[in-house]
Amino acid sequence: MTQRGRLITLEGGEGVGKSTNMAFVTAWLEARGVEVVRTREPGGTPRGEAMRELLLDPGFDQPLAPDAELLLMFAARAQHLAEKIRPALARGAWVVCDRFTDATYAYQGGGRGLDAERIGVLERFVQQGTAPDLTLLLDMPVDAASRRVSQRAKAGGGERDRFERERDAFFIAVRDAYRQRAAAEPARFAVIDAAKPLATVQRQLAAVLDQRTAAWR
Ligand SMILES: Nc1ncnc2c1ncn2[C@@H]1O[C@H](COP(=O)(O)OP(=O)(O)O)[C@@H](O)[C@H]1O
Ligand SMILES: Cc1cn([C@H]2C[C@H](O)[C@@H](COP(=O)(O)OP(=O)(O)O)O2)c(=O)[nH]c1=O
Repeated sequence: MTQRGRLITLEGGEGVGKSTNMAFVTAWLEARGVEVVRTREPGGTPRGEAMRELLLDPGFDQPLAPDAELLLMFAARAQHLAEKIRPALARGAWVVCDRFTDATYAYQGGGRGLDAERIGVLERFVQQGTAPDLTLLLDMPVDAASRRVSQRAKAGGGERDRFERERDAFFIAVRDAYRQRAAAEPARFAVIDAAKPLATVQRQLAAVLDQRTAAWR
């Protein structure tokens, strides 16, 4: 299937502002006449959302085996690509996705310690060349991001999911893995300083979108 649209992904640890800035990114693109499909991972389709519940549910006695976690992430992604992402790209829409495979390298690779080579095997198998054109990495120190998550929970964000229950060392490893990926692929990644006030973060996002997407519009 020929790809005509663009795939833009939003990445970063917990509480860095991905959900908050999703609306800003999609509105910015729509204001420039682009058809936008907004979605997220794990999830994005009814079956993928069911897999997401299984992945985030903290209510089992036994831990989820890291390989099972990895395979479920890619199972949800395979459904997402088939049902939603590839059809949208084929008709020329731009897909903006809250997390994608960089999250797998960061969480299952950096956080859980799984070998990046094995993740790469699944990435090639599932994606068959479909990959983000631009990745916006919202980056900030883990302690400040955790404070935001705590405040969100107090404001009614519900109980902590299976990932949000991890310790700081896990999230520091996640952040390091994200930053290493961004450094290795500077043409695809844009690193945004997410610790700044929201208006400043959105100024950075607008500048990056303007610069990186001009040739595609
Ligand atoms: N730049 C910012 N400055 C201060 N608080 C922010 C900022 N961006 C987001 N927040 C707040 O931090 C919390 C986490 O943001 P959220 O968008 O839910 O993060 P994520 O989706 O990355 O986990 C929310 O309560 C949100 O209102
Ligand atoms: C897409 C993806 C997400 N995840 C994790 C990261 C998040 O903790 C969780 C759900 O994502 P999400 O709801 O986007 O997290 P947030 O709390 O920041 O809004 O799934 C992985 O571990 N691997 C992956 O490949």
